[in-house]
Amino acid sequence: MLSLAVHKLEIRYPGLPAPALDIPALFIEPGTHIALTGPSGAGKTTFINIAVGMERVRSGKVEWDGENLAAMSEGRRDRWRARNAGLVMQDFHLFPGLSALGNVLLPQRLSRFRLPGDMRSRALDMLARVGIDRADQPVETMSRGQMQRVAVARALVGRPGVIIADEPTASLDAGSGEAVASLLLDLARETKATLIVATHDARLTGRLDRILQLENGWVRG
Ligand SMILES: Nc1ncnc2c1ncn2[C@@H]1O[C@H](COP(=O)(O)OP(=O)(O)OP(=O)(O)O)[C@@H](O)[C@H]1O
Repeated sequence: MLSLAVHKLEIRYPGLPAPALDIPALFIEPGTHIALTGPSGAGKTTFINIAVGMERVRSGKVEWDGENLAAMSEGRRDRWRARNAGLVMQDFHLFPGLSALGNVLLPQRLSRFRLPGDMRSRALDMLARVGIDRADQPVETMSRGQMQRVAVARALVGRPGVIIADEPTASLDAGSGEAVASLLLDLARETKATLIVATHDARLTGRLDRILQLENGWVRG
């Protein structure tokens, strides 16, 4: 579990008169479960991209347990992300042509010199945990709810210190959404990960510890 400290963060885009993000100070306690909410265009996706080092910060600090992503090169940020962050993105980012198991193992293969001996069995356990019993099924033949669960298994198999999910229940029916939300919360609690979830889903925000409300790049809560 990791803490996040943000100082004097300002993100501007060409053509946008006000900053897309303007956060003087923000601290997230390690192990907290955070909901990131706000209307369309408020800066949620920008915040997520910045928090996991996918976008460069030119002004301010973004420190996870004292490691400042803003001071790192792109390569170091990529390595930091591979070691520390589990991502569940809105459109899953799964690789067609690979099985569920292949998808769960792929980031582990890419980020390590050699796959730990128990990683395959951990991946199979994690897939069983999220309710995927055909680990060899090609992902492109799966339903959206199943794909979402594979994405959750992939994000969590490396036991990351922080889990970040962008609208993880959007595009799922109520039952599948509820199941994915419960899984994320249970697994984050078990692995003691810090969890940040961008969501409009009131059933999900109600189950998290703290709500960060974004409004025109400003954060409240
Ligand atoms: N690469 C970019 N270039 C220019 N403007 C951008 C860029 N990325 C984001 N923006 C702008 O920054 C603002 C914040 O966008 P962001 O995608 O973070 O909002 P959001 O809260 O995630 O919205 P949504 O809920 O609709 O996904 C918007 O006005 C958007 O148009």
